[in-house]
Amino acid sequence: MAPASSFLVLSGIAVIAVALRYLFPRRRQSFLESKSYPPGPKSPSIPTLDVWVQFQEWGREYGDLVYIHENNMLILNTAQVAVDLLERRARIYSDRAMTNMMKLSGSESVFSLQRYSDKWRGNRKFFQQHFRKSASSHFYTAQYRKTHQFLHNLINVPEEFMHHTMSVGLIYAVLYGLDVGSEDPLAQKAVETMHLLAQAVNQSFPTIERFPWLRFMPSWFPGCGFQQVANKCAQGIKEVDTIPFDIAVNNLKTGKGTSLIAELALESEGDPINLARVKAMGTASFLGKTMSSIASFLLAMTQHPDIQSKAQAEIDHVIGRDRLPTFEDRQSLPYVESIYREIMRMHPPIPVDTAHLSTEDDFYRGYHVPKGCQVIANIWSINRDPNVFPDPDKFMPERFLNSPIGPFTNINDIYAFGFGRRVCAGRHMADNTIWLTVASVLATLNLRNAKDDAGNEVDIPGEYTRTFLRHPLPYRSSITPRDLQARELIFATARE
Ligand code: HEM
Repeated sequence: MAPASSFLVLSGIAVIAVALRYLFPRRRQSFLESKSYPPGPKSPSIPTLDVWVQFQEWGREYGDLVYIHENNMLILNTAQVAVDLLERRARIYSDRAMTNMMKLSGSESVFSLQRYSDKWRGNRKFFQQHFRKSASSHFYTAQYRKTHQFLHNLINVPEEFMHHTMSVGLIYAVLYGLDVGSEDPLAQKAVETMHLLAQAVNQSFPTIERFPWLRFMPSWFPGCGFQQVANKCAQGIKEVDTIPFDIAVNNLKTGKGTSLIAELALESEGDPINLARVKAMGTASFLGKTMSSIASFLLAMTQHPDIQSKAQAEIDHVIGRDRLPTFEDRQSLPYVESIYREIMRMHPPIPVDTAHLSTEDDFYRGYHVPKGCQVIANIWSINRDPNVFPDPDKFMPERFLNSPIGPFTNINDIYAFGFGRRVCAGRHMADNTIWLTVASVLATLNLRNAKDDAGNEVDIPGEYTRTFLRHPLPYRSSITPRDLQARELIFATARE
């Protein structure tokens, strides 16, 4: 072919290609991209124990994004992809899945599990008004009181340190003005309901998903085993919502004491929507996440007495020995802050974030993310990304201390609190509670390995529970006041 005619033919092809692309851009794009889901294992079995470790391994094999076709599930293994999707594209990644089992178990009234809807928006806005950063100081009195009580419990009955469920008590003190100990039926009901709810959300009950009419059958009917869990859970949620609420309102009306919930309930009298929002605050946080972080801190300090001593030296230098730390001291204690940050990094209470459901088809990094996909940030591997945290399995507070920007970065950098519009709504309160406990324990107590009868140090396996809420397994530790002065300080502040 002559050069001129071949030029004409090539130009013609180019023009047609451009025209086709111009005329059918969407069809062409979706045709190509719908074919390319992110990579992932084929028909894998998803483990119920340490699922975050399996997700991390898949991340090493397949990359930042791991898609499981059978479950329409996308696992996010680095902060970059979690921020890109859950924060930058929050408009389409903020819904939650609501299965038949969850509905039967009463999940629709649990704010953190609600669909991305006007009801959720109303609850979130209402909750934020009272739990945003600038409102944090409202909780200081309760936080000091509960933290000081916690120190007292630790030296009074040190062998029961695992049971000093301070934060369950704290949330009841903050919200309802109630003093609830770990043996209190209210606290036990909250913990029991939390486990039932976790089963309803995380375990699969395929019969009720496939045959919704089974909910009308008696519980002995084949395939109706789900009913027992669902009924107990729904009843538990109702009780957790209403019993402390009623006591708090009654206390206010009879002049026995006031509380945040009681005051809000009184303001909302005659307004059933607001009243429901007030009640929903109760179940918002009844997962013992704060407690898990505090338990991880106690364990880490027992394992690392050198780090403990270094933090104690900082506290002694900045605060001295004749008072306990206060929130005003926080910015002056960078090493204590680094310990707190390292605990939240290495031991996120929920290593796998609550799934965000996508509400539209999306394309990201050349891959198709289908509508209705459960998008799960694997907080565990995000916090162990060696490119961000070198030597990630080592407990090393210095990584924050020596970072060019130092340890006092934005709370958004604590990935344990989740991402985007569904990020933990109680994080400022949780952050303050954990920090105050960390600083107060370090200021007054020594945590060491326990010794056996022969005087040998008892080994600490450092093991954790392996289901959705990660918590250290029981171990033996020696907890003693640093000296007589610290002991007196603990007794004096616990009496206040
Ligand atoms: C160490 C303590 C805590 C941790 C690690 C934690 C972590 C989380 C995480 C990972 C989520 C899901 C975020 C997402 O979907 O991306 C969440 C949601 C939530 N958390 Fe926390 N949380 C803690 C303490 C608390 C406390 C003390 C409260 C209440 C005072 C609270 C209230 C909530 C609420 C209301 C939601 C649901 C937010 C929504 O769906 O809009 N959390 N939390």
